[in-house]
Amino acid sequence: MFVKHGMNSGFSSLASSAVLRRQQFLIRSLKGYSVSDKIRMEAVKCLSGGASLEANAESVLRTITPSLDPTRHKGQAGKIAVIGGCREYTGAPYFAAISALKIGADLSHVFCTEGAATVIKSYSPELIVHPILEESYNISGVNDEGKRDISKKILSEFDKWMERFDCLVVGPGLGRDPFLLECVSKIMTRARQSNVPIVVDGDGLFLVTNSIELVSGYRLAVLTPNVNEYKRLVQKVLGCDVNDQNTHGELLSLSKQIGNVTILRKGKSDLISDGEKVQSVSIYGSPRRCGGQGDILSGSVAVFLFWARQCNSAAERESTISRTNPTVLGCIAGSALLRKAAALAFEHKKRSTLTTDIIEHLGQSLEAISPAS
Ligand SMILES: NC(=O)C1=CN([C@@H]2O[C@H](COP(=O)(O)OP(=O)(O)OC[C@H]3O[C@@H](n4cnc5c(N)ncnc54)[C@H](OP(=O)(O)O)[C@@H]3O)[C@@H](O)[C@H]2O)[C@@H](O)CC1
Ligand SMILES: Nc1ncnc2c1ncn2[C@@H]1O[C@H](COP(=O)(O)OP(=O)(O)OP(=O)(O)O)[C@@H](O)[C@H]1O
Ligand SMILES: [Mg+2]
Repeated sequence: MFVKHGMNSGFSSLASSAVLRRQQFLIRSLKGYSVSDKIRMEAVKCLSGGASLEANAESVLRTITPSLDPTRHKGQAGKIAVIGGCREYTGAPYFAAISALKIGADLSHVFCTEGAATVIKSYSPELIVHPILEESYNISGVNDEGKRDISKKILSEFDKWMERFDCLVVGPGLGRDPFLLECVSKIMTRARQSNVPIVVDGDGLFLVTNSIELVSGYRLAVLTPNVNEYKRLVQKVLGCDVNDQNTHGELLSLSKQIGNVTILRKGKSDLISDGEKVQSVSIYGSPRRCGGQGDILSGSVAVFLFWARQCNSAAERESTISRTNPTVLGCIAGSALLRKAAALAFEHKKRSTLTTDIIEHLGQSLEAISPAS
């Protein structure tokens, strides 16, 4: 379907259900017409069924990924902290934390319960694991005053580290224990006071959906809901069921309703919005839907978000990218790299592709786009 020059008024009637991924093709096809840039983008916007645009993910990855500069010291490439890991889950926090390192962060910490800490430490010596969180079953005999003291102690333990982190990832394998979640909500409030970016995933979304004030209006917050988590978020915040006939309008409203936090709605295409516009990443990854891929994503977004913020101070940002919110850039980069690594892993492992296989392909996938040397 081609758009003829000057058919401004016709664009809206053309707003068909063109698949997002054809946007790049449409932009190229418009090159044959003397259509101004602005009109061209309007055409693409209308033709793609809404105000969204397939992100130029490779360009974003190339722009925000720092070179391995020999003058930099340990820590400058990023210090990430994952808050998650409990009696039920130890894989998720590991996946998020190790993915951050594999992409290029220098240090990756995990704050979890004591039981989970022993297990996660056994997975990898690369991670710095802090056994500071507590679950109700472990302090059932303690009275309210004692619980308040424990909560204070957890907070002061975390406070010692807070300022050093470039981004937190709250939620992978966090579980839903009320006492633990109450402590984590206090940690999130502290992080917000210190202007530390927060990627909220997994059970962190369970917490935030029930206490939306924890992130509302915090522009350095990123929510990464899967299908279930997104459904719960829309029901709670917008008071309605998910409407797949208006995916972009709904995402824009949801972000605005939560004070323009950035939301990465995971799915066949990942949709990303900070309430200004919707961008999508539709790069084909793999048909495997094994558990843990969302954890890779949350750890990756944390690193890329930090790198995108660093880019602000560097002249190398391309003009189109410099106008984009670093939290949005972090989501585009994280989503694209995960998909590329998943495609590479699937090439080798097919039906038996696991999250650990995808993690092993993160470095190679980033190297192909932004060579280290
Ligand atoms: N290897 C690992 O360690 C991995 C660990 N993972 C970690 O698992 C956590 C949950 O993540 P997930 O993706 O299963 O959450 P999701 O799609 O909302 O739920 C699916 C269904 O299950 C149910 N449900 C979930 N938790 C429940 C609970 N505590 N108690 C009761 N019901 C619960 C849920 O019920 P509902 O919320 O609808 O009431 C929904 O119907 C999260 O922290 C994630 O990081 C994953 O990342 C994968 C790899
Ligand atoms: N239907 C799909 N087709 C292609 N890719 C998908 C599809 N659904 C999700 N993805 C990709 O997989 C990634 C993880 O999405 P998923 O919905 O599995 O997250 P999750 O449930 O939070 O994962 P986890 O098991 O780690 O909690 C997404 O970022 C997206 O890139
Ligand atoms: Mg998840």
